[in-house]
Amino acid sequence: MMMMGDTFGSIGSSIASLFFVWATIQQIFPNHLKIAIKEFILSSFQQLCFAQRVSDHLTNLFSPYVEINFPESDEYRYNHAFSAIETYLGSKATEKSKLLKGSQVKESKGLVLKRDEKKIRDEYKGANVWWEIVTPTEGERSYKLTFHNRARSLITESYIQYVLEEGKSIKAKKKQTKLFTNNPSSQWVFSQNMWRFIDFEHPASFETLAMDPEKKEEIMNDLTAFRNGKDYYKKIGKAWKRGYLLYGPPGTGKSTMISAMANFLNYNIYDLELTAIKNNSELRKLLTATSSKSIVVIEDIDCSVDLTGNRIKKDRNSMERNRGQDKDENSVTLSGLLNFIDGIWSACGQERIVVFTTNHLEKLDPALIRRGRMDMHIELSYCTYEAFTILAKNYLDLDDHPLFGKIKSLLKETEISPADVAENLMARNHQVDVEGSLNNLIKALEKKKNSQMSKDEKKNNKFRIFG
Ligand SMILES: Nc1ncnc2c1ncn2[C@@H]1O[C@H](COP(=O)(O)OP(=O)(O)OP(=O)(O)O)[C@@H](O)[C@H]1O
Ligand SMILES: [Mg+2]
Repeated sequence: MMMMGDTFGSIGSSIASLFFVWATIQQIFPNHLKIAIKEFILSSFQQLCFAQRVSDHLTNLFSPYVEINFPESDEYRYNHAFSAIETYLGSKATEKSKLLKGSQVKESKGLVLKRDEKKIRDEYKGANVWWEIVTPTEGERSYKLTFHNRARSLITESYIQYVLEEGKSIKAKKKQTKLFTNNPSSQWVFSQNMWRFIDFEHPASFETLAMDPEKKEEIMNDLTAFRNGKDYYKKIGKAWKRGYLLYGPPGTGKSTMISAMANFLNYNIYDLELTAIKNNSELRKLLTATSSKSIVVIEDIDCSVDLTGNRIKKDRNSMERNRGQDKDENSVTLSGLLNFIDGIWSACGQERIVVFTTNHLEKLDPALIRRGRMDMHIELSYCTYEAFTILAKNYLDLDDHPLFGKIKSLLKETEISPADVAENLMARNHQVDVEGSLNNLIKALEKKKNSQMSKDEKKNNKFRIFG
């Protein structure tokens, strides 16, 4: 490197001297001598350039350093290695760097600090490497990696792979998750415009989700195992997908759990509105257009036309025969959905989760929810005391209170959804009033208990009359 710098320096000073000599010659010598001298200078210059090329060649030949370039695009296609390197270098020790650049690309996001240096040194298993961003005035940018020849195999066989994987994983963590909703097919333009999306900014997390802590832990472990399961799924020869069925009464946290899942995994959500889909072929197109690392959600599947209920019971025999074939061309059918989960789904997508929610588990066709299709059935139940303590912590920042005992015994006898509990604990006009909120909850619980008791009494009387 030093050698190259010296050579360029000497060429610069040689050219300057040549110009000085030429100016002197112009003034002193007659024309024919000037021409002879000019030819002599030109031929010397050509020789010098040739010498320079030879010198460069020799420098490269004997330099102990190796260079690799990563251009921004390769034959008109974006080079993903470039962006992975950019992310990796951007994250490299911002705290150590003294030259930083601050930007806020979105008002809702914090200030982002990035290194603002052209050359960055990195170290890998004892070997030093230098990264440099090359930005020519014309043409594309590239990252230049320089390292000593003795570390050649370490860098080419392991370091570069490490940088690319790190870059991709940092990017995935920082990714802004999106919430997609399907457009009616009248708005589709060829294969475009099938989904519209907004940034997904729901604050739900497993931490704030009120449910049995052991169950919560089990779900989180299951999701983590799924996310890290690439090799496992490959080994067992199964598509990398997982199905969750969330069931329970209204207001028990099914939709909230989907948001918590998306935030936990950093996956996009595709909220599939089945009623806006005309037939199985549209369903197929929509699903093949979803990306990996995503959660496809069908809410209230029991209310989705043609999938459940009496019609299915009526048609079950013919359905058994026709499963796998899309007989009905004018509606979304159970067979279409099963095909998607088992067939097309497996072929077109990797790292995807499908979530169905329902208030009425008993209404669903067993074929839809059998294990293997819906791998985990999760019940979201009425509020238990454990769930209440999580809500009390979320809403009132409270770990314990003398009124907790009374609430505990009322919760044992009353069916109340976490949504109703949360409503009572919510601060009025942003003023937290612990006693007031807990008393409101007690009143609501007592009211519910009484109405449930009178309902039970009415039922018993009916049985007595008809019994
Ligand atoms: N388990 C829970 N933990 C924390 N908050 C909850 C829980 N369940 C309900 N909530 C609160 O109640 C609101 C409604 O809950 P959510 O929409 O998740 O219920 P759901 O089970 O999807 O109901 P539905 O069956 O009507 O769709 C949420 O915005 C949340 O604030
Ligand atoms: Mg819901």
